[in-house]
Amino acid sequence: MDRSNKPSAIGVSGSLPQPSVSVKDTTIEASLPSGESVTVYLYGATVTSWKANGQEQLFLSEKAHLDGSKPIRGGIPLVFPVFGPPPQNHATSTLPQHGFARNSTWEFLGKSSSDSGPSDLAVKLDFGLTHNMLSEEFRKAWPYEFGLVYSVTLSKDGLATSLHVTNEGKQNFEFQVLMHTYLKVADISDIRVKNLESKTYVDKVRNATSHTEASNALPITEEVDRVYQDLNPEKPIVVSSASDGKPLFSITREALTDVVVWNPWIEKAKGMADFSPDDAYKNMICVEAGSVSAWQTLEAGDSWEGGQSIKSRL
Ligand SMILES: O=P(O)(O)OC[C@H]1O[C@@H](O)[C@H](O)[C@@H](O)[C@@H]1O
Repeated sequence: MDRSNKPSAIGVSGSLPQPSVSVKDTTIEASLPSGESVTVYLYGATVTSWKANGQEQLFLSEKAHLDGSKPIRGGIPLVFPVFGPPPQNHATSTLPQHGFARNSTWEFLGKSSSDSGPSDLAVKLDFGLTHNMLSEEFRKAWPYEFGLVYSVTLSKDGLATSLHVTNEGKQNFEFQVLMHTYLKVADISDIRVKNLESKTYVDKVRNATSHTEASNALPITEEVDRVYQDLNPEKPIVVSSASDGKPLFSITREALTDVVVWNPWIEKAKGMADFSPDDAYKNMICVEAGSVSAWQTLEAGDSWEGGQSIKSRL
């Protein structure tokens, strides 16, 4: 029977263009119809490229190892369950620097997209890592039953990364976490890092001594390796241009109250075999959102979630 008020079929031309996701052997790439894109290696679930406003936003060393033989130098390596060299007499003591997440192969769990309108079209890629996916060496070094789900969300607005940690075992465990983001900049001498003023930081270049940040617009003029603590995650860390005062990046966080600011400068850059070219320290600044100045304790069955959201060239 014909309905007099039958709705007309929605033509193909009326549907919104959708994000595209391509799953390859070692990488997942996603892009939005508006041109933004992201590439994630299964090795480390490392984001190696984020393009927005027609430009690459992340620094990736020309000599970064992309074959799973070494953590990737650039992009966003994920640090878990320990930041830096592990302390002695701790459950993480025999793990490598920055833990095992960045040097383990993750599983792609799938994509989801929200399409409530062309302006807030977003695509989310989920990656998983569990105890039984680790190498034997890492399983022995950190014998806890855990589940990690790392989500990378690309929108027109920016890039968000978040980590969900679950304790699937019977024992409590402690962890630290950090999103080691290498931001690409045209000229480090033009960069200022804002919203760190009056915050306490541990200066790893000065024997891990504690200081209070005096600058409201921190220039980078030498090796910098600082752990800023107790920040309000909602207050963005802004990387701006000194010449015109314009913000280049703005980073807000959830449940991540520490921020590491790192630039290896001349000698350290030369000393890293996978850092290239030697003077590329001029084209990067790491602003790393994390929870690293203390340990998060996760009781059996519990879970924790934290993340960052980066906007570029606001
Ligand atoms: O060379 P890696 O292990 O990738 O670490 C790079 C840097 O990572 C930073 O997060 C640390 O604060 C630095 O001390 C460290 O040098």
